[in-house]
Amino acid sequence: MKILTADQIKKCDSATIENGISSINLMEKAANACVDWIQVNFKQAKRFLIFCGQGNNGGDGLAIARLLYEKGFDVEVFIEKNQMKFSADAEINFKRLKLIKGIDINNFSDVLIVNNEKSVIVDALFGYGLNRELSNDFKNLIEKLNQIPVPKISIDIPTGLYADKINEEESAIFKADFTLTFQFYKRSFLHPETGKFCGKIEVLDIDLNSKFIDEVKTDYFVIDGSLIRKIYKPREDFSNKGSFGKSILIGGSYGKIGAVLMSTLSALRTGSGLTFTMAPECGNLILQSQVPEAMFIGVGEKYVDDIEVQEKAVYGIGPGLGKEKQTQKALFDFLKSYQNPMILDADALNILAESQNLNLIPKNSVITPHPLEFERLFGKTQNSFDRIELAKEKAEELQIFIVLKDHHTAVITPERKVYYNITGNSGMAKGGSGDVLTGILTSLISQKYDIEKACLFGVWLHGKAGDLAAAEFSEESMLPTDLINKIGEVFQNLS
Ligand SMILES: NC(=O)C1=CN([C@@H]2O[C@H](COP(=O)(O)OP(=O)(O)OC[C@H]3O[C@@H](n4cnc5c(N)ncnc54)[C@H](O)[C@@H]3O)[C@@H](O)[C@H]2O)[C@@H](O)CC1
Ligand SMILES: Nc1ncnc2c1ncn2[C@@H]1O[C@H](COP(=O)(O)OP(=O)(O)O)[C@@H](O)[C@H]1O
Ligand SMILES: [K+]
Repeated sequence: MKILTADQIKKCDSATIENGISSINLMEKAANACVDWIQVNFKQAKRFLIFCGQGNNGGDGLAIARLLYEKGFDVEVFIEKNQMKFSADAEINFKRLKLIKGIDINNFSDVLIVNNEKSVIVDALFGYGLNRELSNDFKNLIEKLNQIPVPKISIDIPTGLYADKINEEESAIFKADFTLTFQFYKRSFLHPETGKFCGKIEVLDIDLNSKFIDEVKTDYFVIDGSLIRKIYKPREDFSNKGSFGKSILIGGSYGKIGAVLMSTLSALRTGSGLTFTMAPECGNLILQSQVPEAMFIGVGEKYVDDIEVQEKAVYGIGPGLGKEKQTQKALFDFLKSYQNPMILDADALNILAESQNLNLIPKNSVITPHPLEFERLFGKTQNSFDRIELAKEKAEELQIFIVLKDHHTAVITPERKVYYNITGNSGMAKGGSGDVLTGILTSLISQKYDIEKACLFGVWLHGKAGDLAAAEFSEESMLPTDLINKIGEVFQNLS
């Protein structure tokens, strides 16, 4: 799914209106989509307190108020009565609303004397039209609303957030439990500093102009199920183990054998035909007994001191590797003699960061840093939006894929495209989850998935398996090894 800027969404709305539907009917459609969702998800609610601005986001709120009232809910509307300069469509909806006797229209300042029991607050103050920080009056209102302990729904965007950039300050942003957004994810939903205000996101389809959406140029995308279904390649019947590639996982050191073990197991569970673990001898017994399907290649006693070059293999290097001098030398010697794309993670990245010898990374390789590893490699940035911009520069300069791990992991391609992943959960915030991803990516690339597609499929699959593990064991209790055991279920659901 494409992600558009506020400007592009406005153009998309206009293209939709030019091609048939009137703007007031489009607003009605948007409002109906919200009300349909609210009816299903807030059956028990008694009363909706709907806060409406003066632009089209407010217009949505006024229409939602009328439609909810018609469905039998109690509704109270809050507006700025002293300064009514509605947009054309909001004005029409305000007039329609005034004809209904049962809806109280209050001033923003009346909010404290409202009976809030069994109420739901709906925020339709500002949407993607926000183009400057809020005035103090709005800041005060939002701070007040944020304190009221009732469920909160934002229409299109939590008020105070921009669609596509970071705020100067976080103090005055509506804190939603649910955001009902139209047609597209907005970039701000996907970054930690801003996304935490959105709650659960529901993307409602309001049939915006598909030709415009197909043709509009953007660098930003969300990885969704339909994209994955196009990428996924079912296994051929007429095949053998040689058909599904050779994955070599390199890592482990005394006390950190589990990391490379989990990568190995993940590579197998993702379908690798032949799987090897290159690790120090101290891991031999553990690996052979825990993962008998994998072959062990001993390289060193307590840490990796050599890396063997093998033909026609895909290497995933780093989990549990450590940074011993000999290990560093082994990595550099290997990178100097081997030029095929590989996956570099964890300590392999930390070693490279310390040497700043990033040009040794073969073209089209995949690196999988978490934000701190990214900073070690490429330097500090002010915020996560700037981090993505720096990642775009570096992916292009080094001609590599950067899988920037986070709550919404981003895959950044050498062509500067950015794909955000929306599967996964905080149960994955445990040591070991990253090692699993390295195994998955190594396995997909060894099975000859195109590298960009492998990255998109890999991060999605990793998160999806994490979601299944959380559903069974809870986010608190699920382990990275539970996630590995759910990879199969994700494939079953795909085929
Ligand atoms: N026909 C359409 O264009 C549709 C628009 N929709 C709704 O319309 C919204 C966008 O509407 P608008 O473009 O009217 O914008 P908003 O309703 O988000 O904002 C209203 C206006 O407020 C002004 N403003 C911006 N920042 C401000 C600030 N800090 N303090 C005071 N005023 C400020 C701007 O001039 C802006 O246009 C979407 O988020 C969505 O909810 C939906 O109804 C779907 C169809
Ligand atoms: N809160 C979260 N929501 C979704 N995914 C998460 C969350 N926390 C961690 N993850 C995922 O778990 C993995 C953690 O990787 P990393 O930090 O390298 O851990 P490790 O120490 O196991 O290598 C990443 O793929 C990341 O996207
Ligand atoms: K809003």
